[in-house]
Amino acid sequence: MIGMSDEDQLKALRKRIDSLDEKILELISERAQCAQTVAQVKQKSLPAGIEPVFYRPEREAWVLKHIMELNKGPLDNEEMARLFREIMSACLALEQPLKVAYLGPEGTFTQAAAIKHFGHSVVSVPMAAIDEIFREVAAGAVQFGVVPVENSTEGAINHTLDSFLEHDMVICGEVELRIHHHLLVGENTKTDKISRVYSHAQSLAQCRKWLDAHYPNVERVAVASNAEAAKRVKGEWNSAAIAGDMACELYGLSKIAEKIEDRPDNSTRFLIIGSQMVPPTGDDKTSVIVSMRNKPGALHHLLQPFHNNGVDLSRIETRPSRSGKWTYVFFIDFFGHQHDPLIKDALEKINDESVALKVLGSYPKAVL
Ligand SMILES: C=C(O[C@@H]1C=C(C(=O)O)C=C[C@H]1O)C(=O)O
Repeated sequence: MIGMSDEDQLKALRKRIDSLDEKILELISERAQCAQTVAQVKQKSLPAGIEPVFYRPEREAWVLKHIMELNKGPLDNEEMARLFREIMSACLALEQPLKVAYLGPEGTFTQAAAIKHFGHSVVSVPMAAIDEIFREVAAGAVQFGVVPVENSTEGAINHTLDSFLEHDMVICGEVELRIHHHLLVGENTKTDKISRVYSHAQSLAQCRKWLDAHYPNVERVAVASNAEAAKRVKGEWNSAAIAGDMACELYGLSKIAEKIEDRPDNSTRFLIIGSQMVPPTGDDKTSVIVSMRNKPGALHHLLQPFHNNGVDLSRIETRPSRSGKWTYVFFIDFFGHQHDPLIKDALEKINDESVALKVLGSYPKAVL
């Protein structure tokens, strides 16, 4: 391109981009046709009236990982995987439009998690409470639900853990989301006149030190979600909301302070709940609930089989069981799939020792 004017160089490069786009278009269409044929094959082998399982989280995890392994740049792996996430989302929607319930209203981090996991081609349905998401999935009104389960700053989301005790639900995926909170106001609020700040209790807690330092005398009001907080301040005078980017955009608010979470690595883990068990991918996690008799050494007995079989635990959470005073249930997450022989063996031993053991599911470790 030596000797070419800038203008000519741009023209030539854009011509090349146009022709690459045409090829990409053709390839994406060919991929989509393949997915349509996959749908026919999935349907073919089943008796009439039985709905096939179109969504295959284990396959999607593999596709994303494969792309990240092959990627040579200049786009980084996550960026490339996000693009492929959307292509797969659109392909899957051709096979079957998925409906996913999340903790609403629109603009919550849970909605952001749903889109991060399934892509934009799913129909996402807001629910008012965590329990409603479980019920909606159990009733078959949606195929999947997305619920928050733990935050790196504030710990377990107890509503979610308790809902697992009440509903038979299979965990078929996890999503991790970096949580950035901003202080948001509507157009009627002057930044020096803020007398009240709304947010979800978890978000207020995640920004506690920042609020103490910058707005020590401002009233903190906990509401059902940070999207709800954003919605409220839109029409209110002299109040601010703590919420994320999606809620900020959705309600047309302005940011008066960005990334105000006390810990820069603040992140939340979400679970995908549904009714289908997921086959192994080689890089999986498993979640179980175990209830133990309250006798000395109970926890030690419970953990011993994991230790003996070299199973790597990633989380253990205790909740009071609802069925008897002073009995406890443990929520345990570990690496590996329930079909792995060593894990199967550990679970059998734990089953013998415990009052009850329930495997909530094995699922691919979050790829993105
Ligand atoms: C095409 C398939 O169906 C769905 C779409 C996928 C894709 O677009 O790559 C992957 C897994 C499934 O969720 C498949 O099962 O291979």
